[in-house]
Amino acid sequence: MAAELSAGAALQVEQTLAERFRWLVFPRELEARYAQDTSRTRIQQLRQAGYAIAGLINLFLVSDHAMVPDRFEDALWLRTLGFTGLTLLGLQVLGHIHQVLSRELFVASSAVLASLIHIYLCLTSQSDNAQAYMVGLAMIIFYTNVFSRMRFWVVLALNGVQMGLFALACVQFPNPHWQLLLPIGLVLGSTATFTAYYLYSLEYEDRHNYLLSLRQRELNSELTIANDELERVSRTDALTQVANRRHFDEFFAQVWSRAVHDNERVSILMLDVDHFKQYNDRYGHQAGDACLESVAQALRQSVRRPGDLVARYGGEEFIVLLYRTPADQVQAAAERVRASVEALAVPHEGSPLYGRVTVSLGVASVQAGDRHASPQRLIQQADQALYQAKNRGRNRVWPQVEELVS
Ligand SMILES: Nc1nc2c(ncn2[C@@H]2O[C@H](COP(=O)(O)OP(=O)(O)OP(=O)(O)O)[C@@H](O)[C@H]2O)c(=O)[nH]1
Repeated sequence: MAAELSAGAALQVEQTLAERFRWLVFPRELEARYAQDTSRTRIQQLRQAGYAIAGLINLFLVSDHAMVPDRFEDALWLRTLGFTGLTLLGLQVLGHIHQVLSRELFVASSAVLASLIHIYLCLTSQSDNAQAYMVGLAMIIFYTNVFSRMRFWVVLALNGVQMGLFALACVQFPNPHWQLLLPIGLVLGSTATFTAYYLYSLEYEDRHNYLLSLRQRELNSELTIANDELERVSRTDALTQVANRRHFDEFFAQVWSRAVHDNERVSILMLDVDHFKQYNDRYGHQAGDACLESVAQALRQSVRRPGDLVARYGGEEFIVLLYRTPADQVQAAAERVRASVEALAVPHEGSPLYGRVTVSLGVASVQAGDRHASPQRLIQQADQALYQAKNRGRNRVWPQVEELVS
């Protein structure tokens, strides 16, 4: 199937379904898409029909022998070598004709050829049955209409040509037997009408199903987008747009099992805004929210390596997971985060420290393969380290690098 529908095309599908398409034509863009999407199946159908018709036309040889025995030798050449040979050859070319109309005209012309051969045999035969044998055209019309599944309008035109050839042939007989030829004409006409009606219904249904499948595809893709968005929202903290606690827990569990398997280093930065209560008290809760957003943004910009994760751990507390990062670089990342928040220079007059918003960070790091290591222990260590950072004056990272590496 082709690419996704544009909004305009989706609307067109709905309109076409609502308005019906009694003339079996879609608006241009949709028609082109229909032709493209059904092209492979159509070629297959035409091929199968081609083989079937080529075989069936040879069955005429039996009736040729009975009805126009004087032309049997010609019939043999024309039907086998002529028609069958050309049809089989044409079927090889069919797959290379990309335009639907050209492809169907190609098939229609082979039906005209079959009709011409039949008419030729009747016209040139001296047999008494020659005129009656014109009824054979009904079979040709029937075969091509039913098997080839060409589009309705092409078939209608083809049948028109075949009826015209019949009429022309009738007047070519030296002594036309109208009591016979007229009913034969009626048989041909009704065969064409009924089979064309059948084709109309088939094509209508086919087009209708196609539109429904497009609509279904559109609904599915909208559903996928909505699900993706839902999934993203369920993983994201609404205020700060970093990962939420739930996503952090899931992600941490996955990273941990991978890290244990590969004995990789996993590190945690636990981070808390200093004197945030005073900030809220002084500037109000909304300003507090805006402050948390700025801190989260600074965090996102400082920790960007793929595989790392920044999350809001709760309240004014954030957590950063660093995977496969050497201990000294963990320390550097923590320091970078601290400095980036300080550099925001968000005024915090209530803070007894620096007059601006700052953060304290507790760092913990471990080789996951270590016998004593566990994810809970790592978080606990980071939490304790944060407590130390607060106790030792805030706006700092704890522990310092030497202790972290040891
Ligand atoms: N505006 C805002 N405030 C929050 C949010 N979540 C938690 N807080 C506030 O953050 C403050 C945290 O205060 P404390 O835990 O006492 O800590 P602190 O004032 O930051 O002091 P230290 O951590 O010791 O530096 C509380 O006043 C909470 O109401 C939030 O989503 N928005």
